[in-house]
Amino acid sequence: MEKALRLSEVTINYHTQIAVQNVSLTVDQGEFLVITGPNGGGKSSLIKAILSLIPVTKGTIEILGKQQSEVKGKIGYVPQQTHFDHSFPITVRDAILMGRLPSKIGWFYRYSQTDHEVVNDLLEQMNIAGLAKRQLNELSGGQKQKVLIARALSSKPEVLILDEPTASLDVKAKAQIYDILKTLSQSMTIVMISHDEQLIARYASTIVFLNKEILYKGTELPHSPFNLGFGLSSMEALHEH
Ligand SMILES: Nc1ncnc2c1ncn2[C@@H]1O[C@H](COP(=O)(O)OP(=O)(O)OP(=O)(O)O)[C@@H](O)[C@H]1O
Repeated sequence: MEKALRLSEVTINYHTQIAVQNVSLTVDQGEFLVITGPNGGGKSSLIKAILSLIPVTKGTIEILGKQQSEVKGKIGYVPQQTHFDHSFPITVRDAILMGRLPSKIGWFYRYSQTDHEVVNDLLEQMNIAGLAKRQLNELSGGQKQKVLIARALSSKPEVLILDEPTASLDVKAKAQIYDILKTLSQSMTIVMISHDEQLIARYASTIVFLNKEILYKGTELPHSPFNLGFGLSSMEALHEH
């Protein structure tokens, strides 16, 4: 089976600033990979490069055994909520429908019956059918996150990439997002940036600590020999339980 992702010796620079250095990483299909690490460690840069939003300075990225340009639509992306324009007036249904838009469209695009059916299914699946006509900017953080996940799923991707999906959510909303991620992980590859130790401990099949380079890759939260300089004492406390 093709790897979901294959990163070979990827380096990402912003002018003279090195954000990611010589990262090689493969992700199997069906894996639930969490990338964690200190602020400024290059996590967002790495996923932006996977999504072709920024170029790599060196190295290559393959998705499902193909070049990135050949797999548009096979990758869904849930951005950090803070990067989302909350003032933009749009209903929940339209926000999800927009995820169905092909990458190249003319001036007029008419959504098909299938587009509407896919959106209806996702509204049900995320348990937000009752919110379909509401404005996105009126919703709670947890509700908004469900809409962003539905939107990312609307192109029927095989790989879902999420940037801190539980950051700044309350306990109840976090639990709902955990459940959604657990269900999704049974049918797709998930790559997620997160500092949420509970989420990492419960669901990650592989954990990568990134600080420009990969400092750790494994299936368990690491113990102290790794000088990761990031939340280690709380990680250890969690690990002992
Ligand atoms: N557009 C940019 N221009 C210049 N430098 C950038 C740009 N984006 C990120 N950087 C730098 O690249 C490095 C890695 O940043 P990046 O946002 O990828 O880290 P991160 O691990 O996602 O951080 P955080 O956890 O704080 O979101 C940092 O030193 C950052 O200042």
